[in-house]
Amino acid sequence: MKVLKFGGTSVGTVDTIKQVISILENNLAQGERMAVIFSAMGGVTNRLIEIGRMASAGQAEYLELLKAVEERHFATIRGLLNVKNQSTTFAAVKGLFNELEDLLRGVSLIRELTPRTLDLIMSFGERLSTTIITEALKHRGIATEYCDARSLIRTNDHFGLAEVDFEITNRQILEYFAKTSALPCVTGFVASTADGITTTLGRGGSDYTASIFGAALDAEVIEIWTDVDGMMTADPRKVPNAFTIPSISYAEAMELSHFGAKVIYPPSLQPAFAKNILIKVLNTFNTAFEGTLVHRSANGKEYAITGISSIDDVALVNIQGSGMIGVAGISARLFTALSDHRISVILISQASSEHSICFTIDPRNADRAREVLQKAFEAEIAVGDIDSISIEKNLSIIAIVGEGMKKSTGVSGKLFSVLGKNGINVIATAQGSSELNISVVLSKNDLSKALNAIHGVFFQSETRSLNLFIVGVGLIGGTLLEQIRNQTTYLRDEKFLKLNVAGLTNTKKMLLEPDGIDPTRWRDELDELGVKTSLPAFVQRIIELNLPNSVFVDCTSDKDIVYYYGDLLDANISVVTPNKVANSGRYAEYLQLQRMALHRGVKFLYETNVGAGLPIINTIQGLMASGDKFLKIEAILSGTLSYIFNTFGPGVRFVDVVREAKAKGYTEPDPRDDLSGTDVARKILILAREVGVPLEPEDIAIAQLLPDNCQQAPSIEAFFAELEASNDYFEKLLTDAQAQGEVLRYIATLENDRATVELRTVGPQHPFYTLSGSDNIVSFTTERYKDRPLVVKGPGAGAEVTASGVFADIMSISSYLG
Ligand SMILES: NC(=O)C1=CN([C@@H]2O[C@H](COP(=O)(O)OP(=O)(O)OC[C@H]3O[C@@H](n4cnc5c(N)ncnc54)[C@H](O)[C@@H]3O)[C@@H](O)[C@H]2O)C=CC1
Ligand SMILES: N[C@@H](CC=O)C(=O)O
Ligand code: NA
Repeated sequence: MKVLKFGGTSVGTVDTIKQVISILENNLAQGERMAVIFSAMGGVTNRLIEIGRMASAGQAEYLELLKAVEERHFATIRGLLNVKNQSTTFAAVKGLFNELEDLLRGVSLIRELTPRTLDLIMSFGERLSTTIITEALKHRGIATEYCDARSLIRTNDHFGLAEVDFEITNRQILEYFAKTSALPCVTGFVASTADGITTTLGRGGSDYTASIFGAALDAEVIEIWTDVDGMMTADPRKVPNAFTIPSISYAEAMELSHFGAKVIYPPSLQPAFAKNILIKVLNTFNTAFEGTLVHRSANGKEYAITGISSIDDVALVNIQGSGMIGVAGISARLFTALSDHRISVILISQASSEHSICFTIDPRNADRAREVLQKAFEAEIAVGDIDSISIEKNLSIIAIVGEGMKKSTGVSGKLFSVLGKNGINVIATAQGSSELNISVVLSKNDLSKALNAIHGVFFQSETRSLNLFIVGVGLIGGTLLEQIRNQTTYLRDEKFLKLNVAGLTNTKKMLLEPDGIDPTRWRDELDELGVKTSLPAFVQRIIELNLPNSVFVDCTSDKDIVYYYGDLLDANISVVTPNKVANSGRYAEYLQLQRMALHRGVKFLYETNVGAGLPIINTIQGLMASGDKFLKIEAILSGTLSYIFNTFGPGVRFVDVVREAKAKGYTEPDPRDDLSGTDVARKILILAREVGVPLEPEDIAIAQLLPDNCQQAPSIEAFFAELEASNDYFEKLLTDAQAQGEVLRYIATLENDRATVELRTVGPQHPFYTLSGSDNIVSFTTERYKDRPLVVKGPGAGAEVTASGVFADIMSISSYLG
């Protein structure tokens, strides 16, 4: 025996009913003995309530609404049955509507809608839908029988939420089934008293009917057919990565539904659970879906938690005072007062200091709760034992639920850590000793971000997203986007990671797209959908969007953009950048950014500030963290100058080599920054700061490399013209060096807290003699690397190596966020 229940959307239209019929036919073909429970057509119950209220208020327009409901049912008959088969069904349905119209006329005359009458009005919804479907099944040759549950389910007269008399009900159901061999089509939701007065079963009504029938008949399974793929790990409208839970325990389903998951209403399934009957939640519109199994107890689980649920809108009441400490009975009085006024409490938390108790309620009850409590504790407030009753609104609750967290460690650690890393403030928290649920209260503004971030860490094998906001899509930014595009599949399949480009801007246009900009079409999308760039607006929007796992990637050389870093870090958004401006300004600013990132628990990463993708900053930070002391740094830190001195030779013009370096993407956007020594000075300044020497920009002694005419060129083109005019100067530098068997090297040194940058010549013995291409080389002499320095060497400029260094920083944030 199997009991099936089809909800309002499943019987909502002609097409969906046809789908229901085909599901039933498949089952019948397998010889299953069944009972089928139907809800009213989707939306009809609410409409009937509205019509009843209008009638009782004397609003004659209720008749028009009633006509529309009637027409919807007539149209359903026309859509389901051949013309020649329609008349009996029309007659039956018309009969029901006549009855309903008489009833409503009575209501409108006496201007009163009692709960008893409302139950009768509502019962028409199920009676109508079930009548039509029964007829449609009959005309398909299926032996079926309309079964009005009012004749089988016996209740008391608590109208609207009647209580079932199981003894009589079970007996009546068994007697009925003993007599019939046809397929019973049962009206959900409705029942009746001993006097035959119609009642309804309250919230989750038709599920309850299915459960009552299933339990009475000892069914092997109860199938709840709905319009979604079973119960999901989170609300898919809020968490796009949510997926179906294959199996859940009854207790877990209870917890999730308490916190808003509305697929089933577990209390209504209690009779079936008491008899250990399996429940399957299935999708009428996706019959291939295998369903969520709801068991009495949890089976082996893949994940530490089963699902995440939330209540969007709650108010937090906090009552505190020194007079509460050690006084018995305060909480009893508190909750009695609330219950006397029918104010339901959702979550309670009290710290062991007993200095305060806080709890959450529906915000619509907030003002009433304050009045009630002020009255209940009038005496304590008057003498100052209770000093305040505060109410905070615009809050939400998130609950993680799962039997898997019982007696297992690390679940709450993971929850609070992901919230912390995303800068989400937890206002209150509660965990029941059943260890089935941990709830946190947080700002409503953080709800979506928190849900997605929590989902990401607990359901690891699903794809997590890192939201990137990229400013500047020139050489490095553009190459980064290309690398992201090329790695999409690898990251998805191997790392379960999506790098979601949620924002992009160049100097002309900006585009914010939380669902992601296609990295294969970003140029077109930015061009077509972008709006005029405004960096303040862009940053402001990023902060407002409040997406989880957000990373701001600055790929410009903009001098002012650094002012936004502070705001971004302060809003818990990590910053990754190859732009050296922030770290090479005033020391106080550098320090402030470092501190801000640390304080906020987010990352500020800039490995590519020095030596592009070469691991230079990370190496220093590792040595510093482990307590090494830096004695000396000697380095070639300019890819451009390295390339120039590795390429410039007899028969080659200096200016052409500089142009080549620019074309190869080694130079700064303004190559004067490279040749003036500024770029190298900024880099050694950054390294000095990283090793704990708090230098300012003016502390770096730069020995000028260029003749004055080049150094002072007012524009990039003028600069190239001056370089061309000064070829003899550069040739002489070269030939002088060669005459001594040496090569030209632009070397930065940090020693005894002093930093210098100068052009030197070095001979074959010097470790910097053999370099090629755009190589950088950094030699660290430390207490641990004293006799032989630690050397990092390799290409230190260029689009690919720089973008991949930025990429690596982004990946390290992804690992940090977990
Ligand atoms: N090229 C290289 O090998 C390396 C470069 N870097 C750094 O990478 C950064 C980018 O360099 P490239 O890509 O080579 O320069 P680029 O000039 O090709 O790209 C920078 C882009 O940023 C845009 N931009 C500037 N200010 C902007 C603003 N306020 N809003 C929006 N867009 C803006 C520019 O229009 C340009 O398209 C620079 O800070 C550079 O120092 C760091 C290491 C190596
Ligand atoms: N222009 C720079 C690029 C890296 O920072 C260089 O030439 O090294
Ligand atoms: Na680097």
